[in-house]
Amino acid sequence: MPELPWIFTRLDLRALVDILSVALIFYWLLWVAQGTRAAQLIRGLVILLGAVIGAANLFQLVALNWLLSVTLPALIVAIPIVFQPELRRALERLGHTGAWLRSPLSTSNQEAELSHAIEEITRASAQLARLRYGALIVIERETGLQDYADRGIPLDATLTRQLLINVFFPNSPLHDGAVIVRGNRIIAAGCVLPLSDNVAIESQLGTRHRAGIGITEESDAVAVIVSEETGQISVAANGRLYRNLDPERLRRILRSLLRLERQATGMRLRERARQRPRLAEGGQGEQVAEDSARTPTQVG
Ligand SMILES: Nc1ncnc2c1ncn2[C@@H]1O[C@H](COP(=O)(O)OP(=O)(O)OP(=O)(O)O)[C@@H](O)[C@H]1O
Repeated sequence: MPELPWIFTRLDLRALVDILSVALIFYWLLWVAQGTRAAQLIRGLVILLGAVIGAANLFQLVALNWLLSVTLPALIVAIPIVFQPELRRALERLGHTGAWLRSPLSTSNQEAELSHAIEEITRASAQLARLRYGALIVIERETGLQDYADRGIPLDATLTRQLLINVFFPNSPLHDGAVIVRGNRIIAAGCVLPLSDNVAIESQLGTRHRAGIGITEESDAVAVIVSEETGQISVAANGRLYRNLDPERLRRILRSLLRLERQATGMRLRERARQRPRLAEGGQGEQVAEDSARTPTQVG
């Protein structure tokens, strides 16, 4: 029998767990970075380092090797600074234990509120798009957006589509800036958001879209953007833009991004399981419609 390469002779369970952990960390980091500014930076960094390290070793370039040995430690310090928003988002996602700790009652209340908010935002966006009123609606999730709300005009009003349309009515005192939604309430309007400096964003997209993407780079919020110029509806989440949505797709994307689709499907399945014995007794079968929890496709 041929002898195994030496590396396999040292492979035990502990080494496998070790390799798997490192692979999972890299997979998670790349997943978080995917489609964001960080992905381009990582690609650029890998190409640059690959070329420089390759050239230095291949041609035994002493000065380049010295430069590498001096700059690499500095690069390790620089990485958390350069990737600060992505790392913060990744750690925040990791720390979102709130959903597991909430009581079922408060969860179902929040779900009802969120469902109502999605419906109102969808209908308002459709109408705003028809009227060609520009709009920027930010839905707060786990990351608090109070800082941004404090810099806007406080409202604390029940979220209704009529109010949203009123806010974004051209030349109204509140139409400039973003509306921030928490649960089923509009907490503030006229909020100034951070602009994304992602170079991959199409140049014809202006500051409204950049602000919508920017806030989702800084937090786990979801932003709905209605273009004044084209009447197109877009959604930004995790630094990505999903463009040219019709109301039905907007509703689905929001439900999917805000995790309602999966919860709703889960609730329907649980309900179905509870009903099954009764249905079997009656000899009647009932089909429970299940929406597919499609992940939105990235367009921008
Ligand atoms: N930092 C910001 N935070 C919140 N809203 C902003 C910010 N910057 C700009 N806006 C909003 O965007 C509007 C300007 O939009 P602009 O035309 O530059 O962007 P756009 O992405 O091309 O949108 P549209 O397609 O609607 O024209 C401003 O009037 C303001 O309401």
